[in-house]
This record gives sequence, C-alpha cells and structure tokens, in this order.
Amino acid sequence: MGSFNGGAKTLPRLILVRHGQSQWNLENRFTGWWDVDLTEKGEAEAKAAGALLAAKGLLPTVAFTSLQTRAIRTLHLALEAAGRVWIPETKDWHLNERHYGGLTGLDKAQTAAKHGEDQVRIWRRSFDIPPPPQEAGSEFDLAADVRYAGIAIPNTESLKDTIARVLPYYESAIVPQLQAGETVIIAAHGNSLRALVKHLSGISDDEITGLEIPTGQPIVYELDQGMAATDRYYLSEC
Ligand SMILES: O=C(O)[C@@H](CO)OP(=O)(O)O
Repeated sequence: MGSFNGGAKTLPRLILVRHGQSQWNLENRFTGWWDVDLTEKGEAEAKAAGALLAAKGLLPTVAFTSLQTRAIRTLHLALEAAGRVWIPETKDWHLNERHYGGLTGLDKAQTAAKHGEDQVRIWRRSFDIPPPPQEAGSEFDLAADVRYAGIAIPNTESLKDTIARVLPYYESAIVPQLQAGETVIIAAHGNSLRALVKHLSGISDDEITGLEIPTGQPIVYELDQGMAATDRYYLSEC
C-alpha cells in the first residue's frame, strides 16, 4: 500500500496503539489501573509507532487516551514523532486498563506459583471471571487519587466488565468523530483495546481470550459510514 491522504476527510480510519513497555510489564507485575510509567524501551516503541504513522502518511486528526501515564505518554511521543502534537486530544478513564483488583502489584510468576497456572490464566484471560476484589485502603487503592474524583472506581474487572464501560464510551465519544471523517488514534491498554477489537472485528467471547495486542504496534481499522470494519491490519505490515 502507498501513502494515505495526510488527513483530508475521507472514509473514517481508526488507529489503535497499545502503550509501549511499562515498568511493570518489564517487572512482570499485574498493573491494571496502577499508574506506572514507560521504560526506555516503551518510549522507543512509542516514538517508532509515530514515525511509522508519518512514514505511511497515516496522520491522525483527533486523539483519545486513558487517564494513565503510560498511555498518555505513548500518545504524546507518537504524535511528536508524527508531527501531530497539535491535534485535539481527550483523556478519559473509560479507556483505562482493566482493573486488576486484589492482584494489582503482585508478581505474575509468583502468583502462578502460589495459585497455579490455570487459576492465573482464568484471572488474566477468562471473559467474565474477575480477579479477587481489591480491599479498600490497600496499598494500591486509588480512592485518594484526585484524577478519579467523582468516579466510582471499580475494585476489580473482568474483560466483560471492561467492555461494558469501553464500548458505550466508544459509541458516544469516538464514533461521532469517525462519522465526521476524522482519522482517530486511540492510545490505550491491552484489555481496553481488546474490548474494541472484539467489537469491531466481531470476535466471540471464547476467541477474544486468545487475542494478544502487542505494545507500540499501530492497528488500523478502515470503516464504512455505518462504522462497520471493512479492513484491519498492522500498519507495519501494509
Ligand atoms: O497487568 C496488566 O494490567 C495487563 C497488561 O499488561 O496484563 P495482562 O496481560 O495480564 O492482561
């Protein structure tokens, strides 16, 4: 494929980017809503994602991200590399990572050694079984975090729960931008993006559990006017 049209209004395109490697991705810890930053590798992944957008001429005109530093910084580093720091952007908690409940902060390998690989697989990848809830006042409780003032912070979430807050937000805030012909970029998280891919690609509850979203790799959806996906591909492969 050659280059895109540099942002003129045509059929809508949606670019999904999972944040680059985070400190707790590196340390293999359950992260969820806990606000960890990117590693140097994660920063490089974000810049490379933006350079790829520029090289392919797929230039976003509107941006959305979560309230979490790793996704926000991925967006900013990518937009800087693409020469698009000036586009409008919206940060919203609905795009946050799935809340990991009482597992937040724990080492994934140690948790598997303690509870068994099968149990940890269920907590990580089952569709509708949430991890054990986080106790109020525990080390990783975000109740006092001002960015979530007025928001009913969940104490755990399954993928199903995550979909239940991501999709209405997508429909109400993001779809209108796509319908207006904008090229939208969403910088978010493994599970909030899994929610969108499940919806857009019509993936079943069983099959979505096997879908892994790589860090820093722009996924492009081409959509028709009815917002149905006509194509999905990794930008690095087109
Ligand atoms: O820890 C997390 O929040 C997520 C994403 O890194 O992990 P998982 O792969 O288990 O969904």
